[in-house]
Amino acid sequence: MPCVREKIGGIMVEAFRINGGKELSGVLEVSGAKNAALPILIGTLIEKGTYIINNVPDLRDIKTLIKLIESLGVQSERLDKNSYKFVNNGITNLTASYDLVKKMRASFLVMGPMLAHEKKATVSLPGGCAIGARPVDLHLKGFEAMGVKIKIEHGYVEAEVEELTGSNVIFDFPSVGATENVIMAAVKAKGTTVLENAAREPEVDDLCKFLIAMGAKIEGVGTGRLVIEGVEKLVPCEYTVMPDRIEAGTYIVASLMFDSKIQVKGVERVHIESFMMKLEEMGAVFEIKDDLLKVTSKFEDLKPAKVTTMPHPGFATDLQSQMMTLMSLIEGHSEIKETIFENRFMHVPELNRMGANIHIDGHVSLIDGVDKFSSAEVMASDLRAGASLVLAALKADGQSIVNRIYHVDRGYERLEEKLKKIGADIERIKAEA
Ligand SMILES: CC(=O)N[C@H]1[C@@H](OP(=O)(O)OP(=O)(O)OC[C@H]2O[C@@H](n3ccc(=O)[nH]c3=O)[C@H](O)[C@@H]2O)O[C@H](CO)[C@@H](O)[C@@H]1O
Ligand SMILES: C=C(OP(=O)(O)O)C(=O)O
Repeated sequence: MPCVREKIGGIMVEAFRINGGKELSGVLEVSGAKNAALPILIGTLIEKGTYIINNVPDLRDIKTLIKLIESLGVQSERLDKNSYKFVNNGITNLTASYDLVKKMRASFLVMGPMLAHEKKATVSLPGGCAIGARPVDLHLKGFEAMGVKIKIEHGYVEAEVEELTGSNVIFDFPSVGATENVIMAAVKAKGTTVLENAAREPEVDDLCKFLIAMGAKIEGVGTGRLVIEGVEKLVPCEYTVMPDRIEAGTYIVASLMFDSKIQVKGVERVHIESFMMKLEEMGAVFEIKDDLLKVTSKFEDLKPAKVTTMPHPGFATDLQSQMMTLMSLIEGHSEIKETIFENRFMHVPELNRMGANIHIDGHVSLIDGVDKFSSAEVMASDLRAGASLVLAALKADGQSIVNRIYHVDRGYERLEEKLKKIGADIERIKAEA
């Protein structure tokens, strides 16, 4: 099932029609980070009061999430394109319904704040998606350690606690979502919670910074050991979401593919260090002034490489498919091993339909460079798969159609407008699903 599940068989959905092979040059600007904005918006459930959140990307996932928090009682007002006011006058509904949760897995993160605020929450199990089964066992183990009683019935997790109590949690795996969910419960628990083997992704840090701005006591931000001393009350605040490092990485790949004529604005190198180091190992040279990145090497300088996706600070799985598009055009043999999600190579057959030469061997993709992509009609199976196909289509000679771009709309703000500005011939059209 795709991450955003809807009835699509036989009906019209949107696609990108891309006439590739055009010269692209100019600046691509990075928006606010989807994966930071989602937990931060959910964080407005933790405490009554008024919040202002800036640099919220204008995305399908954000719209879905706002519907969800509104269904629980938070009121929202859009102040401008990327800023919102949220007013929490108390949670009025303790059930996050399947209808809303199924559209986006991050919805499950409402459980932590609802437990912190109301000591009770019923949240639909999100289910799997195209890239993997994605269970929530680590979230639930964390809550149970804090005294929460969990019951799973009819596809819903019913959670209740008399008093959230600080505890020691050692995650079996540094899950981003489980870390964020448990942090949001722990900030208002009685006593101290120690999270070991916590996720260190920059988006987890951004959530912590938002909570600290509200008065939460969190130590160890940016490390795998978070020490959270619960407080009785937090004070809602104004906060600006970090830039999207995955969008930045996607545009850096575009810049490399288009011989350095594209610059990328909004790059925080420290957020994507292992991605940048891998590109440098491959022969790329970058110049970054403030947050503007310029590639100073040529495409023909690039050599093949081996990449393994890992939890942060390792190579991000969310940049794996875009890296594969790039490697597909580099002479020689490259390899990508995916260790985070069991099924994140759905873009491989589609890239092959565009002329790439990629074979899958278990969790490893074996990539032999080809001279060029050939235009084709292809289908996005998830958000980043969609991005990798758009990159390939921009480079291919002739007209490509990338179908099911509702996946891309989940995580890239007005992608076609940004690409048109730098010279791309890209159009949003209706196509049969
Ligand atoms: C909205 C958001 O921030 N999404 C990101 C988040 O997803 P998400 O928070 O879902 O990713 P996790 O880090 O939790 O998942 C990583 C792996 O752990 C497994 N797992 C996770 C939780 C659990 O309870 N049990 C379990 O087995 C998952 O199935 C997966 O194989 O981090 C991923 C890994 O960097 C990114 O690809 C996603 O873009
Ligand atoms: C996998 C992703 O998102 P989600 O966890 O929301 O499915 C992603 O952003 O690449």
